[in-house]
Order: sequence, then C-alpha cells, then structure tokens
Amino acid sequence: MSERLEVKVSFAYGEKEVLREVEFTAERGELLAIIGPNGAGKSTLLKCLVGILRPRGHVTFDGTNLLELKPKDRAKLITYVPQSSFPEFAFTIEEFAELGTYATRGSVEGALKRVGLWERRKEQITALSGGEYQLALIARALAQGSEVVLLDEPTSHLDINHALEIMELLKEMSRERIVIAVLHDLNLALRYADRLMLLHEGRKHWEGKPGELKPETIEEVYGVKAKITEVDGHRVLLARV
Ligand SMILES: Nc1ncnc2c1ncn2[C@@H]1O[C@H](COP(=O)(O)OP(=O)(O)OP(=O)(O)O)[C@@H](O)[C@H]1O
Repeated sequence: MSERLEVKVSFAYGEKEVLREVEFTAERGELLAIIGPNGAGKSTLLKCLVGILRPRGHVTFDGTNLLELKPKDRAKLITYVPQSSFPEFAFTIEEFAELGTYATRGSVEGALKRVGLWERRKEQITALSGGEYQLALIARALAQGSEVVLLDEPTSHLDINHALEIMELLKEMSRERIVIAVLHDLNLALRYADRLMLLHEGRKHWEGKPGELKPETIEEVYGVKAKITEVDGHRVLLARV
C-alpha cells in the first residue's frame, strides 16, 4: 500500500474558474496545512477532495480515484470537518458523534474519550462552547475511522489555548493517517504542519516545509511586509502593512 493521496484538480462554479490544476500529494503520517488569502480557493479544494463538489481531474488514494467511488465507499476513506457552525438540531454529544456513516459504538466511545467529551456524552451538543463543539466535530470524524481527514479552519473562533489543543490533537491524529487542514493562522501552520501548500487565486503558488517558507513568498501573496524569526525553536511570522 502506498498510503498516499495524489491530487490534481480543477474546478469552476459555472463560468468562474476557481481551482486551476492544483496538484499535490500527501503521505500517511503527515499534517499538511493549506494556507492562502481569502478567496484563494481553499474551502473549494477541500470540498472537491471529499466529493461535495465535482472537480475535473483525480483524487487518488492507494491507486483508487475517490471521485469515481460511491459516496458511501468514499466516506470510508476520506472525512471532512466543515467550518464550525453550530448545529440547529437537538442531539446529545454521543448522538452527534454517531452521525458519521461508519461510526460504531466502539469507535464513538474511543473518539469521545480521545477529545475529552466522553463523560459529557449525554449532554446536548448545543451546551458546548465553540472550542468544545470543534472537538465534537473532530470526534465525529475520528469515529468514522477514515484514512484521510480534511478540516476547514479548525481553529477559527478559538482562543489560543483551545487552538493549541486542537493543533496538538491534529498532530497526533496525523501519525496514523493523512490530515489536511485549511489554516488562516500562519503561525499555527508554521509550528504544527509537516508541509504547507500556499494557494493563490486558485493556483498552487508554493509548497514546502515550514522551515523553507520565505517572507518574500508571504509578501507576494498576501501583500504585507513579513518577517520570519525564531522563538523557542519555532519559526514565527510577523506581518505589517
Ligand atoms: N457557491 C459558490 N458559487 C460561486 N462562487 C463561489 C461559491 N463558493 C465560493 N465561490 C468563490 O470561489 C472563490 C474561492 O472561494 P473559497 O471559499 O474556496 O476560498 P477560500 O480560500 O476558502 O476563502 P476564505 O479564506 O475567505 O474562506 C471565491 O472567489 C468565492 O467567491
């Protein structure tokens, strides 16, 4: 088994071309961060990977083009955690985690324990704070048991403590699967990702390890002056207009 995701996709909303031959690979054991300015196509890319949108091209895992699979078969291999918005329906935390297509009792228990919500499983999902709800979303993805987990801005709306907690969890999850997260916080991306892919106007502008990102690349894409320095062994990005 190659345990590798190979992607080459293009996508248009009607006449509007949004992704242009975006090509990359991701390996098991890797946390890949997708970064880029607003409107670059990051969310669209995740939706294409998971099959919510139908791109041109291929999304291949271990030699199988996921785009050709039935949704149920695809769900075994790839899971998507959307941008956090609170559910309108009344579920308990446990029922919510069971919503994944392939969740089993055992996998739900393991997932809720992993994110620290097992003791609260009988509470209503609406009783959770934003950060806790994000953990419940991740538990639902974990319970599904997929090889590839995609997350759209998993740390948005979270305080720094909860954001770090989520990133630590993603890092741990990535040891035995492929985790791909859209991140707006470049410092979290620099600190936690094994690799970064920078999208700009629907194209892959740059790809590399956090240690390889140059301030000029940030300036080209975001239009801000950037400085990258090191604090406690981590690369830190400072930006100014
Ligand atoms: N349903 C849609 N119909 C038409 N255009 C859309 C649709 N959804 C997104 N777009 C457009 O596609 C482009 C890419 O949007 P997308 O949401 O993928 O970007 P993004 O990089 O995730 O942005 P952000 O960081 O602001 O969330 C934008 O120009 C957006 O206006």
